[in-house]
Order: sequence, then C-alpha cells, then structure tokens
Amino acid sequence: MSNRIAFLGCGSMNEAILGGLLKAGTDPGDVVATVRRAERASELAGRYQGITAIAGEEEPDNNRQAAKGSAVVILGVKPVGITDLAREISPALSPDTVVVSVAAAVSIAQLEAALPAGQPVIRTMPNTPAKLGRGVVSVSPGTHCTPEQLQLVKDILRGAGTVVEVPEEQVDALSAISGSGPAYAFYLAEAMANAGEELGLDRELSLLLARETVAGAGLMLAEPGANPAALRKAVTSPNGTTERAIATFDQQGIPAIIAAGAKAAADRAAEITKQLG
Ligand SMILES: NC(=O)C1=CN([C@@H]2O[C@H](COP(=O)(O)OP(=O)(O)OC[C@H]3O[C@@H](n4cnc5c(N)ncnc54)[C@H](O)[C@@H]3O)[C@@H](O)[C@H]2O)C=CC1
Ligand SMILES: O=C(O)[C@@H]1CCC=N1
Repeated sequence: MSNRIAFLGCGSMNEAILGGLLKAGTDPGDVVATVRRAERASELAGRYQGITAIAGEEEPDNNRQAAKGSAVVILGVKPVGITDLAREISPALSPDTVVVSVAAAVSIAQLEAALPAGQPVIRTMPNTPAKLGRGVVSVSPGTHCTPEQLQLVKDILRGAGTVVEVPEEQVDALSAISGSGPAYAFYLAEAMANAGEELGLDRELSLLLARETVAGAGLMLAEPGANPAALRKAVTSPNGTTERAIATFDQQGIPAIIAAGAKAAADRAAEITKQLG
C-alpha cells in the first residue's frame, strides 16, 4: 500500500487539514486533492507545490482516480453529498483503504452502507485551525477499522492538531464546541471590534485590537495546563474595569446564551442525520 492521501472535495475543511499535514512534513508528492472546478484545482496546486489536484470538470472520474491506490481517502464534501461520493469511489477502493469522513451529521452506519462491505471507515470532526496545525480532530472508528488503521489515521491527523478519540454518540456535542467553535471565537472578535467602534475608536484600529487580543488570548490558552478561569481572573482587578464588564456579561446571560447556541448546533446535527436517513 502507498502512503498516498486523497482529499476528495477540497474546500474549506479539507484544505485546512491538507495545509496542516504539509506544514507538519507530509510529502506533497503523496497528496492528491479533487475539486469540481479547474480554477480551484490550479489555485490548490499553486498554493501547495508538489501536490496533485484534479478537477471534475476536466476529468469526470477524478474522485475514482484519486481514491485508487490511496492508503487513506478523506471525504470533505457537504453532508448531503457524502454518501453519493462514497458510492462513486467504491469500485476504485482497495479493501484496506481507510475511508475518513469529515462531514458533520453523517453517521458511520450511513457511510458504511454506501461503501463496499467490510471497508474500514473513520468518522472525524475536525476544525479549521487544522490549517496551522492547531486544530482539534476527533476520530471515531467504524465497524471494520483495525487498531492499526486507526493508529495510522491518528498519526496522519496529528499534523492537523490535537487528536481525540470519542464514541460516535459524542460527535454532535463535540462538533458544537470544537467543530463550530472557531466561528464562535471569530464572532467574539467581530463583536469586540464593533463595540470598540461604538466607543469612538476608528474601525481599523478597533479591528486590529480585537484580532490581536483574541489571537493573543488564544495563544495563552494554548500553553500546557492553561486554565481559562484562572487566566480571566489574572486580568480582573478587584473593583476594576474588567470586573464590571464580566458582571455585565453575567447579568445579561452570556454563559446561558453560549450554552443555548452550542445546544442548537448539536440539535441541528441530529436533525441533519435524520434528514439524511
Ligand atoms: N468548514 C468547517 O469549519 C468544517 C466543516 N466540516 C465538514 O466538512 C465538510 C465540507 O465543508 P466545507 O469544507 O465547509 O465545505 P466547502 O463547500 O468549502 O467544501 C466542499 C468542497 O467539495 C467540493 N465538491 C463537492 N462535490 C464534489 C465532488 N463530487 N467531487 C469533488 N469535489 C466536490 C466543492 O466544490 C467544495 O470545494 C462538510 O461535510 C462539513 O460538515 C467539519 C468540520 C468543520
Ligand atoms: O457548520 C457546519 O455544519 C460545519 C460542521 C462544524 C463546522 N462547520
């Protein structure tokens, strides 16, 4: 078996994983990516020198070509298209190719039903900081995935960030925190930038302050053993300005609002799973 990794459907998420893996030292010669449009294939091939990118509008069997002979294929299309893609590549898969899905809400059972009997499958839930090697990626092995195959995929995904193994029942909850979570952090930065403007700062300055502050705080959180509550307390002088801000957030119910948002994300995943039935 080769070392080849195929990224089928290389949009935001699969490109982020691909970027993280290359940054961590994966040989670009071992990477093949498929997309729909030729323009996007050229963009990827230009950005990541040495990979192969094949556009469906030029080579309609691009996904099968890429899957054939690959050790691992990573399905990165939208949930609604993923079982069709699995069926499409089935004739090109060797029995020991590990099929990895990054799709939210698509169950291992749904994936396995669309693939040849006995095909090893791993359901994952990554996030976009994978691009910098700072993502979180969950793995949940399917029925036919051996411990060695799971280890191989964990070792590969480590290039994208922290790998955690979770039972499939926990993926929707995990997705509501780490899968969607980067968007929550960016949303906070947007809201802070707007707040600064309302306080009279220039738009550009306010955006710079918000970006650098959220990024700097993120780096502190990334230090080993970091505790968000302790870090927050270190900024909060007794009877000072931060204390007043946090008290206002608490009074206005921000923690409950965040919990409600996360629950809505997890509920939506369950709803999509049912719809895809
Ligand atoms: N964007 C994110 O932060 C995260 C996304 N995901 C999952 O990743 C998957 C993809 O999401 P995004 O990357 O955001 O979407 P996207 O739309 O950016 O990427 C999908 C890509 O697949 C291509 N594509 C569609 N059908 C194709 C086919 N038959 N053959 C080849 N290429 C095809 C599209 O042209 C597009 O470039 C979804 O299933 C989503 O649930 C999971 C975690 C986080
Ligand atoms: O919004 C979504 O459905 C995907 C899954 C987690 C992040 N993005």
